[in-house]
Amino acid sequence: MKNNTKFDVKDLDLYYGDFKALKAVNMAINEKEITALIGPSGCGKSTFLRTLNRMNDLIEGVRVEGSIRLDDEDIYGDIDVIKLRSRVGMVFQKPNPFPMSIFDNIAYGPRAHGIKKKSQLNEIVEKSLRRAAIWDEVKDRLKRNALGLSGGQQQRICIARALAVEPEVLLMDEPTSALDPISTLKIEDLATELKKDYSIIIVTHNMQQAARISDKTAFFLLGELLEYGETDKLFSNPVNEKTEAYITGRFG
Ligand SMILES: Nc1ncnc2c1ncn2[C@@H]1O[C@H](COP(=O)(O)OP(=O)(O)OP(=O)(O)O)[C@@H](O)[C@H]1O
Repeated sequence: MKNNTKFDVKDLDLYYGDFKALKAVNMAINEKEITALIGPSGCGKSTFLRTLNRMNDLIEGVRVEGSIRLDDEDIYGDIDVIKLRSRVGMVFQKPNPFPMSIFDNIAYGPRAHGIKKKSQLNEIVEKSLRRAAIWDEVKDRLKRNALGLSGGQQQRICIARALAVEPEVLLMDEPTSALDPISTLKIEDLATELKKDYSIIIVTHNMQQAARISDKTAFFLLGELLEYGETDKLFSNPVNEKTEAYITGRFG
């Protein structure tokens, strides 16, 4: 394993009952980079993303074969899944703040991990909101319900909530598909800023977005990883003709 590899995925198969949704995926994902997962609807992008923090465990009938190492640990071995999910945070397509105050949203994870001291929580909340580039917009209304914010603000609250437990990786499943263009750019700028400290893996249907922000791109088709490499190269000079057809909008 190269020393900047965050995830090392080997011969990964995933079944939903009898249906094989991921087929022999091999992929080394670098730390402190943005890796984009692209491909037509139903090709397995979200399924793959969820294997990285074992969110698929929550779905009945799922079976995983092969291995995924996070740093040097097999995450399908005998590990603490709760700890894994605090190391590997997740942000979803639809902003999903909890129906509680902005402060309580961000303090939720740290409190669940046993942090009770008000001064410490204050510090974590401020730091997380600053990192998610939303502190200035909400610092005067931390006690208000997070559901009163705009969609773009709610998504940054969700990113702050994920950051509050000090993860190493952020998984983002189409984080901007429900947002307007300006909010989308804010999240893209934020992701670019965050990659200095975190490894980011993002599912996107937006090819321009993948080209704009990612270092590496993975093209999935029918459960297979068809092509994976430097984003600039994959978009300018793809090896596989199906990749080319997809990125030039000829299918999907
Ligand atoms: N919970 C589930 N049970 C059974 N099959 C599932 C389940 N979730 C996904 N699948 C199937 O697995 C395949 C991959 O789905 P997945 O959602 O990972 O694709 P995707 O590339 O993320 O699609 P989209 O871009 O539409 O979100 C699809 O054929 C889908 O129908």
